[in-house]
Amino acid sequence: MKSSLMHLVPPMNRERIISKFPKWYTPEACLQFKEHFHAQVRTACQQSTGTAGLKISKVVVVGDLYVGKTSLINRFCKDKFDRDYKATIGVDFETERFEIIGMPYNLQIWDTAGQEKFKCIASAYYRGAEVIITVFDLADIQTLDHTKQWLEDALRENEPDSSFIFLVGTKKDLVSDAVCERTELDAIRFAKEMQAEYWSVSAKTGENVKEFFSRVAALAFEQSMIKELENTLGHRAQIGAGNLISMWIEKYSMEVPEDKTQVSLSCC
Ligand SMILES: Nc1nc2c(ncn2[C@@H]2O[C@H](COP(=O)(O)OP(=O)(O)OP(=O)(O)O)[C@@H](O)[C@H]2O)c(=O)[nH]1
Ligand SMILES: [Mg+2]
Repeated sequence: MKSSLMHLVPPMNRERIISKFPKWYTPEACLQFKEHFHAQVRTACQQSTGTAGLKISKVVVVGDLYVGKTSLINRFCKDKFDRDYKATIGVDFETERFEIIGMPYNLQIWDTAGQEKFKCIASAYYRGAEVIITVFDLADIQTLDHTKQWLEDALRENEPDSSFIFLVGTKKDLVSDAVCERTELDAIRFAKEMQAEYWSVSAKTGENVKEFFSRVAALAFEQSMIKELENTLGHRAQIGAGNLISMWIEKYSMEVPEDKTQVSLSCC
């Protein structure tokens, strides 16, 4: 039964297979500078028998109406772009499959309505977001000003420090390089204040769209693996720029010499 069901699962899109940690857009507003998955996460993935259950992270996309939230999601999930505007009513979601360092992983991407009259419906879905993507239109600077309010609303429904935050400028194809660079300076300042990672993209041309979602997936995947290790195991260790996680170092120090363990824990 199990093997016959396996045939019903479509093959993994090669573009969704991530083996190296995807890079940031700009070092000026970037959540993490790491270039590799954390050593313990890699080890845990190599040792996984595949019976641990499918991991899934919730991503919520917010921002003013017409900024291009739906178009961004559709470009990534369906590789489609529609020039006609069809307002999102309430919410919608897409599930996108990945394989990250050998582990199956899903992003559940929630598209919310920017129109004021649908805001109360959409905000009911903000809870439990591992990733919040705040979107503005590079060709309409006012929409950047509103991103802080959108983020505040989304954060209110979530535990403090429980979500990765991204600030995304869309419609890059509509602005000149000079305008884009100027707007990015403002956007990067906003991103720093919001503790967000910044990206400029175009749903029309597809520029940076795959790279952006790969980055989202890798960061969310690694975070969920770290949380899982923290829950199943017990010992405290420090990773990267001050993130405290719990891990059972004894388990790994059986396989890795002690000095190497120290190096791997501080390398990412
Ligand atoms: N040129 C260009 N147009 C875009 C791009 N992204 C979106 N658009 C257009 O902008 C309009 C609004 O896009 P949507 O994706 O529907 O906007 P939205 O943010 O989902 O709007 P709501 O659902 O009302 O919140 C549509 O006409 C799109 O075709 C882009 O990257 N480039
Ligand atoms: Mg929409």
